[in-house]
Amino acid sequence: MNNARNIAFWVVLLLLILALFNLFSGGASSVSSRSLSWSDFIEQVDSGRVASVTLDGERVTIRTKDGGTFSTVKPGDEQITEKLVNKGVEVQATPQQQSGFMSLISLWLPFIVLIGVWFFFMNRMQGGGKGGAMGFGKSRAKLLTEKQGRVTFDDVAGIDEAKEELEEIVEFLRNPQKFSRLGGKIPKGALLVGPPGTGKTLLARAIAGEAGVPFFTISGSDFVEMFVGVGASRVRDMFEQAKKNAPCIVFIDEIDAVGRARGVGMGGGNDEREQTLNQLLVEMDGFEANEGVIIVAATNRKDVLDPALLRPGRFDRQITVGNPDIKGREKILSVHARKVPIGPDVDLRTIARGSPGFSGADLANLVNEAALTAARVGRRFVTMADFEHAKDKVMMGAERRSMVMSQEDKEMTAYHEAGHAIVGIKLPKCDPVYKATIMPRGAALGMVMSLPEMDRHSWHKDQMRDRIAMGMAGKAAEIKKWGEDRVSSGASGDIQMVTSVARAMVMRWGMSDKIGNIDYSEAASGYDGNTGGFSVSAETKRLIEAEVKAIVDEGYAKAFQILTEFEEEWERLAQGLLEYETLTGDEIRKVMAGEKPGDDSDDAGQNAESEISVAAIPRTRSRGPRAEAAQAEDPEPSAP
Ligand SMILES: Nc1ncnc2c1ncn2[C@@H]1O[C@H](COP(=O)(O)OP(=O)(O)OP(=O)(O)O)[C@@H](O)[C@H]1O
Ligand SMILES: [Zn+2]
Repeated sequence: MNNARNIAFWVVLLLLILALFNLFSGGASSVSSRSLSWSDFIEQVDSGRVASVTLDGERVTIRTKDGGTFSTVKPGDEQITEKLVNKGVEVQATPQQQSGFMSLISLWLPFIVLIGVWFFFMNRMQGGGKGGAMGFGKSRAKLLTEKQGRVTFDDVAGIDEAKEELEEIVEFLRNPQKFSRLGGKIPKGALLVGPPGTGKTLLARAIAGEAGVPFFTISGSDFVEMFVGVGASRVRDMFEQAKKNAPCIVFIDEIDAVGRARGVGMGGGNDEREQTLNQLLVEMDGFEANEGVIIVAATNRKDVLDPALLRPGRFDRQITVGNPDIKGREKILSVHARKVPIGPDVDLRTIARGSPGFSGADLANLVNEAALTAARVGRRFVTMADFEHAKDKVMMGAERRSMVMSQEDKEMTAYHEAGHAIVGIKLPKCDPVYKATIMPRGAALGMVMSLPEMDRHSWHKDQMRDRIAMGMAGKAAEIKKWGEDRVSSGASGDIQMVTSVARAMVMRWGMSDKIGNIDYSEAASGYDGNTGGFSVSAETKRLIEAEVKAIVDEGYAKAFQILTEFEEEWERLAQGLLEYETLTGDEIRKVMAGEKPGDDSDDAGQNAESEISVAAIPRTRSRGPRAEAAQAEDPEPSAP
């Protein structure tokens, strides 16, 4: 289609040029004429046989009385015109010109450019040549058919919670009538949130595969076009197409490309993108949930999305797809290992253990690399050594990501987190520990530990003290195990939390005898609107600081003491974390007692903190993986 158009364009252009070239450079010379020497020409003139002469610069065209046409070139003879006139020859002259071709160009260039531009835009508007002559705003949604390979939930491993949540949508697509008859409300849209390569696209395809419905895929960036209005009409078209094929799944990858919050763009916003987004919102409101079209969108930046997209009736179902834990990794490996011949010595569990922080895509890549390595040396199946080799390769590629931890980091995190857990368990006033993990995550829970939350819970002094001790346990553990010099920045989140609790105790809640029941928090923050100019003396400030520090120091000392007293259990727990990465409360107790944890730790709380964790991304990113891992664990014991 496109090609035919292009060829037609060039043919037309070529013909045009040829025609015009002929017209201009043509004239006299195009009439077949014999050439004549100048002296012969003069002789002809003298003998009176010449009827007319046309002068075109140096070219002279002669028409004789008997109808012949000749041409010659004029030497610098200036008197010739006079002579011809005297002889009664009709003399014509054409204006002096550059060569025919040059004149053609200078005359016709603007038109040619115009025509070219017109053709160019016609082509662009075609939208990749899909559908129809004037396919201006045709959506670019691609229909993936069974031929491209049916994907089912069996192909997606290690993200069971996400699968479970999507099960309902599959049910609905299989039998829409059943649901609408019961008046059940089915979400119109589901938003898959998670880091790259965690299988979001795969999951969306699996929904369609499981339900046996068509699957349309489009990328958010396909909507963003240079012409205002094109994106919006593409959205309209996409929904039309989807409705015709209902029940079906429409998958919008990278929805953040269109779905960014409106009015925050540079230079006063982006009209085209906003129009497109508005159209998307309108369309999502416009169709009924029971029409059988489910929009699944994916993003790894939920924080930049326009809040309007997340309102009920649009993408009201949000599913976090995280990086897999050790068991998830083993399952993903086995899914991909099905496709290659695996040698008898390969232990997928060991590989899974050695690849912390790998995403599903990394693991798929790992299996592929291993197979390539084996093929390169001419083996007929893939051995453990091939996997080891491939792992290094993939890891080196993946190292830039904050997700992948070195063995050293992993160990330090294990002892750090085990420290928190032990102290949390041993201190009577701490809430029960229900999970510990050293799984690095793109997002962390740490930010839940804010003061307002504590206010609401109405904590008591002894609880606070124990909480601070538990908070300091991570750093105490690092120091106890590796000494002062090796302590990492991973405790920064803990320190932040501990400081704000201790401050509040002293400055707001009257929990320090030396400071008493005076609220210094507003004065200290420089705000005196309500205290009527009340300010804190330098002496009181010093006192407050000393008190805050004393409370934190006391907590640290308590943590250190508990770690010393229960060193063996702490050690066992740290080793257990290194092996299993994620342990539930019961498992923690088992591991501390030296038993093996049961095998039901499956996916412990993998997606439990979806909401909070996303909100916390911006503040934890800069601290690196260690901090994130530490953070992820911290607040849970206090937030049942
Ligand atoms: N949970 C998983 N189970 C099995 N394979 C997986 C899983 N996650 C990822 N993969 C593999 O990684 C490939 C890439 O995953 P996919 O494109 O679905 O990730 P994504 O989350 O959509 O990534 P992106 O955000 O970069 O688009 C898949 O085709 C699959 O081979
Ligand atoms: Zn910590």
